[in-house]
Amino acid sequence: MIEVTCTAPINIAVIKYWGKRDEKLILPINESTSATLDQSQLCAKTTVAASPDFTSDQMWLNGQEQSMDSARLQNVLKEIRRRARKRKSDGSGEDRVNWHVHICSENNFPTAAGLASSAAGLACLVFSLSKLFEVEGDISDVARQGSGSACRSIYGGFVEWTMGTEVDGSDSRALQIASETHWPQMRVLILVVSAKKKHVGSTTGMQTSVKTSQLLAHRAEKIVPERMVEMRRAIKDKDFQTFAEITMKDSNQLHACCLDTYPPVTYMTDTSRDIVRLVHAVNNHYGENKVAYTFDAGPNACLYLMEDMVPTMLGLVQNFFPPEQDHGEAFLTGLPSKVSTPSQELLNAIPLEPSVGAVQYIIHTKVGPGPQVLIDQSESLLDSTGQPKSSTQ
Ligand SMILES: Nc1ncnc2c1ncn2[C@@H]1O[C@H](COP(=O)(O)OP(=O)(O)OP(=O)(O)O)[C@@H](O)[C@H]1O
Ligand SMILES: C[C@@](O)(CCOP(=O)(O)OP(=O)(O)O)CC(=O)O
Repeated sequence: MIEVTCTAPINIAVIKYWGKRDEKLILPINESTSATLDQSQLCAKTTVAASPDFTSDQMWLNGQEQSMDSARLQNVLKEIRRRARKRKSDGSGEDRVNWHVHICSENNFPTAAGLASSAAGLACLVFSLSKLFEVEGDISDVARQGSGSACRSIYGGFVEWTMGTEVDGSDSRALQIASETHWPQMRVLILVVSAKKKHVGSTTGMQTSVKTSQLLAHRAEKIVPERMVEMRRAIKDKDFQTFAEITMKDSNQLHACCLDTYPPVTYMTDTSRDIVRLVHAVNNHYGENKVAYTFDAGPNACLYLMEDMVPTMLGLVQNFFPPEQDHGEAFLTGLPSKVSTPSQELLNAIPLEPSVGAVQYIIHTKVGPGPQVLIDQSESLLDSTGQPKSSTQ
């Protein structure tokens, strides 16, 4: 049996991907930009093994066996095996490529809750398979075929997903525009409003949007191309004013397109909208952008801000969205930070009433590197026979 264990990060887009021009190859209607987040707080971990003794391909996610029937999974496996065979055209180790695989994965955060688990999960799977079968070169186009946003999780730091023009999708890839060390003051607060599975998944939501929203067509054609250029410059120059403005406007536009979808798709809740008001009131109070919000296909807020603003924002979140009295788990997780008590002047500037329990918990994290191989054999999720070490089935 050969095996490898890897971890991969989530990424949160600041210019959003919403809509495909090719459903099978997962080719987007517009380019997008994201930051990859540190794996100490949020990551997928996957062990892949291959053996001549395995009788079928099998997969376990968070301890439960999953069907391997998904077309996306099959496409990813097929493409990695094709590349491995091509590389081993001298015949060395070619038989291994034909062995069945066992895949075991777990996320250290809620799956399918709008926290980009599919991005981390599929990036981790493709990265692990590429290591197992010694596939070299860029694999972001393979990850893209697992889940669009997964292609951006193949790289650390700030990443763009290029649309490409080829019909086979070969030039629709992710590309790092700045490494994780480029903007060291950048911090991220994820305000978990709900960790429940969402009603309409991204895949279905964006399909309906492409079919029905004229606003989305206009966004893809006219607005995103300009924003991509501006955003690239803002990141390179560490210009937080522009970075924050584009991030917030782009999130708002994604959700406007969702509302323009027929029938409409809504992901943001009253709490999400209260967070938007809080952020604008803070920025207004300081007379400049101190913090930026962005929302994916769910109610959870992701806030980008500089390190020196973290204690203030944590204090404000605790003030306006305090945890329930009997809140068992830690309200603040991830990187440690001071929490400042907001001044009365700042509190007076915010037009909100406290809403107990509206935010379940906060994850404090930062921009981080791409997928990693774990050398320590004890990290493996599979036992020596290729079965999950812990499983509920
Ligand atoms: N570690 C993993 N390994 C393999 N597949 C995974 C993993 N984690 C999640 N997935 C796949 O992704 C699916 C969840 O994707 P979904 O898009 O519904 O949620 P999400 O990624 O949390 O949200 P969003 O993409 O909108 O931010 C799971 O049902 C599973 O198929
Ligand atoms: C709102 C988003 O998070 C949408 C993510 O969509 P997915 O990558 O989950 O969709 P599929 O390609 O169908 O798997 C925006 C983004 O991450 O850019």
